[in-house]
Amino acid sequence: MFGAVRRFGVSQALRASAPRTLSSRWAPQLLKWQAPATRSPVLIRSFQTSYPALSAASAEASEAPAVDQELITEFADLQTKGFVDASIVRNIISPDRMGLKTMTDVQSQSLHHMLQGGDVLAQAKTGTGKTLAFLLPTMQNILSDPTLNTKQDLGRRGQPSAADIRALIISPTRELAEQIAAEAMKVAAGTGLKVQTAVGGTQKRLGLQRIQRMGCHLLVGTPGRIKDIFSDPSSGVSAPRLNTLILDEADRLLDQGFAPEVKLIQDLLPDPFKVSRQTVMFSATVPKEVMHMVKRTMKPDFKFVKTVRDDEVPTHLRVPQKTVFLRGYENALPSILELAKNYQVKQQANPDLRPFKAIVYFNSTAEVNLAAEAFNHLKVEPTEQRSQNPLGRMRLLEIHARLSQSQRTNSANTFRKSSEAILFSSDVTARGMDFPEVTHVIQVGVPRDRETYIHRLGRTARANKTGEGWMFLHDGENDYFSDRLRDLPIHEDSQSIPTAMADMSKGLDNLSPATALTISQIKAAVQEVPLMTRESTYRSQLGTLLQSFASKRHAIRILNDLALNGYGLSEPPAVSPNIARNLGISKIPELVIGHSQQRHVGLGQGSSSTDRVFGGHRSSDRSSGSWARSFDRSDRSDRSDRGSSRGFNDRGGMPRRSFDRDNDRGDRSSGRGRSFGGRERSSGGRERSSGFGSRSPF
Ligand SMILES: Nc1ncnc2c1ncn2[C@@H]1O[C@H](COP(=O)(O)OP(=O)(O)OP(=O)(O)O)[C@@H](O)[C@H]1O
Repeated sequence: MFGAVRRFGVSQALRASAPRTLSSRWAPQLLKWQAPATRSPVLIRSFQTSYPALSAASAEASEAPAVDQELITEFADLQTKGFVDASIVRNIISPDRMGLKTMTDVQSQSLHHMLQGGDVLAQAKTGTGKTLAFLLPTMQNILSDPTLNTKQDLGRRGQPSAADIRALIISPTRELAEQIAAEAMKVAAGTGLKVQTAVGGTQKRLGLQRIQRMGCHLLVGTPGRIKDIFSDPSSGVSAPRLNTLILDEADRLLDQGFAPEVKLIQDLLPDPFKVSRQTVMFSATVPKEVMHMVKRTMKPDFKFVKTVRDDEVPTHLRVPQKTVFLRGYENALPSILELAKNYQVKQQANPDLRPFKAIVYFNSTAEVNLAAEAFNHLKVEPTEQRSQNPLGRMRLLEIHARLSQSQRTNSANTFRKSSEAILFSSDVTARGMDFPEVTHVIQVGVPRDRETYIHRLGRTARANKTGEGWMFLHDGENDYFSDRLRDLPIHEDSQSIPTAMADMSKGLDNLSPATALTISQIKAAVQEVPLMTRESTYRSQLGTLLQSFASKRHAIRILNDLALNGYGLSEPPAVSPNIARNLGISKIPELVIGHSQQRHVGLGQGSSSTDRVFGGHRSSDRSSGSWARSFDRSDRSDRSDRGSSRGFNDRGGMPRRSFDRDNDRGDRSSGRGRSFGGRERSSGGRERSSGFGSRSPF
């Protein structure tokens, strides 16, 4: 039977005969696929002209009665029934290759329609195999294209060319694009299909040469680089016969950051009325931007596949999640270290526990960099020059936009392969990245929105594994945070991490030996981080923290505490007058305002500022260049994370996202005594105002 499918190619035959109306042209083999439902709780619906039923503002699909259909759910059956090439199936099921047996819901539900060349919008929870769901039918469809030079034809027709691109996958991050391409190569092994990547941060010229030399059937890339390639007539790469366009993480791709580039790419592709095109979007949510794109680009008979079952608990409700309140942000790194050490002790006592493998998310690349550098300088005995890291042989890695693409790829691959590791990360890995066996996702600071929190958390407990979510927040971020994550099963943990509440401004004498050791290890390690890095991290956190606290003055006090007690600086770093003005913080007395080699104390202390040349500590700076340059650099990097952080822009402009937290409402308390919903308490107290019971979920 397979021969027949190969000869006539199901999707190809469908495309050739009815490029815009596919449903009536199903191949006989596929008609046999209809039959009794075995997975009825899954909602699947084909919207004819009824897609407005998908509320534009809603991420939920309309409830629809389950359609009775027999779905092929075993990968092996795809070959025996002749739907998919034997090599592809072998690559998927062989124990020494991908080793998969049964399809996930999103795979079985979308495969059917995609193999016919139909448009699909699929919504499924994280970690459910969406990548293979679109790769498998896409690879099969390309392979079925009789005009292509694949394995079977190579001898006869020669190499594929750069103009042979039949499918394009756009992904929001470079790491995800590379991960998708790596999986595509596994699926395509031995078929002759050529998979290529086009991601930013790599040498464009070399990438183009590779595509020209080896040819390309499936191109996976990030919006900017793909736009560059297709808009440049001299690139030598084109897709005049492109049949499939896939937007992975469509909700992210179509948000403000990428939407213009994605639209431009679509305009650069062949006219879908001349060259039949299948449009596919996979998305965790269906916001209005995705619906606009659906309406603009998909055929009326597109299929909406939603594989969130009524009886299924989504990852973010299933994974145990804890939040630990910090006395100050200076307590974050010691708390992470304590968490890792505690787990190592537990794991040594219980070999059934998986080794500690954590991703630690921060809101700016500067913090990621500082944390990774500090952890790599940890010593068992803080006073020793050279010593073993207290975490033993745990791999300590970082990934963010300030690294070169090869460093990012290297970090991702090393982390993927490591059994015991910490990956300090910006949001470049928050979506879609599939790292096996991640035991902990740790988030430091308030994530920029609820979706970010959920996507980050989705890096653990994947493929039916267990995992834990931890969040380290400043004591004062409760109100802001609890508003957004109220319904999630996040429990406050005030017991496990005593270091979180230690007063880092004081000596270690009153602390338990374990806490004192952890803090002294971190303090010593942070001192090894170049001074300029610590100072620029302070500046990059300014934009973030101003949005997390109701009071700007309060945010600056917290940041100053971090500078002195966490970063080991003798005084808070100066911020340029321009930036201070744009952020509306010029008058805050605690802010140090200055120009490169000069600074003055905030205008709130009198406009006749005292200009002072930076003290001797600057001469110990191991990096060169002025702080102003360092600020600009780190901020640009943050921007290239495409919204992964909330730093302010490179002209010292306002933060990219404004949370309207401009007044000093929360400034009723000073020092460590704060007001929470009208209740005054000290930092040591655990009393919570309504909306946040001390032991109850948010
Ligand atoms: N049918 C299957 N059976 C078992 N494991 C699978 C199956 N399909 C995919 N996987 C594995 O599940 C993991 C998650 O897959 P994938 O990364 O595609 O998920 P995802 O839905 O794209 O997640 P995210 O929403 O985070 O992007 C991968 O390790 C993948 O190899």
